[in-house]
Amino acid sequence: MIIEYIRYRIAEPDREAFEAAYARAAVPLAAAPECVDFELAGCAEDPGAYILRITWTSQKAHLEGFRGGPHFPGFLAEITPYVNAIEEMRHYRRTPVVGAGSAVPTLYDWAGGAEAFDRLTVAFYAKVLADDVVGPLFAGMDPEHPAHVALWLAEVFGGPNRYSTERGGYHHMVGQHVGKSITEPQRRRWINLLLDAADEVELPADPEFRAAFVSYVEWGTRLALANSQPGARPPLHAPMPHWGWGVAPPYRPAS
Ligand code: HEM
Repeated sequence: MIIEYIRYRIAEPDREAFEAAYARAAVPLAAAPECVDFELAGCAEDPGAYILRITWTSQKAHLEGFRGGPHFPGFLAEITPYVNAIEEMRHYRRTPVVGAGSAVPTLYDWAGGAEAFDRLTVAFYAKVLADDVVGPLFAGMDPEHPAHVALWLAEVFGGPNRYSTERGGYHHMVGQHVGKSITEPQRRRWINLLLDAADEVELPADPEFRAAFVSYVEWGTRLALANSQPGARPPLHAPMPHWGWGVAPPYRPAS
């Protein structure tokens, strides 16, 4: 991927029309398969300064694919009046320095931290052990199992990396499912019991949290089932999954 920055200087009377032109140009830009994402920002301290950032799949994809493709004419038609206002138009390579801030809480924090995941797994495995469909799979369960799975879930949802440092991480977890021959009814029951436990211990019930939570559980249980089948050879070394809010970050009414 490559990032193109285009800096503009727009005189005061033209700014409204400039932003409106880019709102229209955004339509063909968004339709271009060479474009990953884009953002036009106006300078708060210097209102005439604008920066357009476009992430392209590659420099070649931009210069040859997009410029030679069907979406370019419509894009160009909107922005042509502002070409003379360009102060810089260059491609920048990415560096490893990238990250997200903490303005949005992790699912771990939103759930209530380590104590919430402990409460959840204690309630959950009590139900599991008493259940006729999944119970037999856990007949020889280590009494520390709920605490271990709590560490796993906490780490996946953005908490401390204790499962990785204290329990062997992904490698250990995946080995626990190998050969278990989990069936689809057992997978579905596992989910149902976990969601019952989430209600029982009063994990946050807001739609955004529960949607993200269920999304992980749906993903993870499908992998667990596949990895547990006879002859399955899951990768034994893979990165720890990290789950976030997805497309629906937490709803926080404006104060
Ligand atoms: C999101 C889905 C799942 C996650 C995150 C998960 C997590 C884990 C973890 C972390 C362990 C190892 C715990 C340790 O370090 O001691 C484990 C073990 C195990 N899991 Fe899962 N699991 C999932 C789905 C399932 C499903 C669907 C089943 C069966 C219906 C299942 C059955 C088992 C069993 C039987 C063990 C071994 C328990 C023991 O004997 O101590 N898991 N799981």
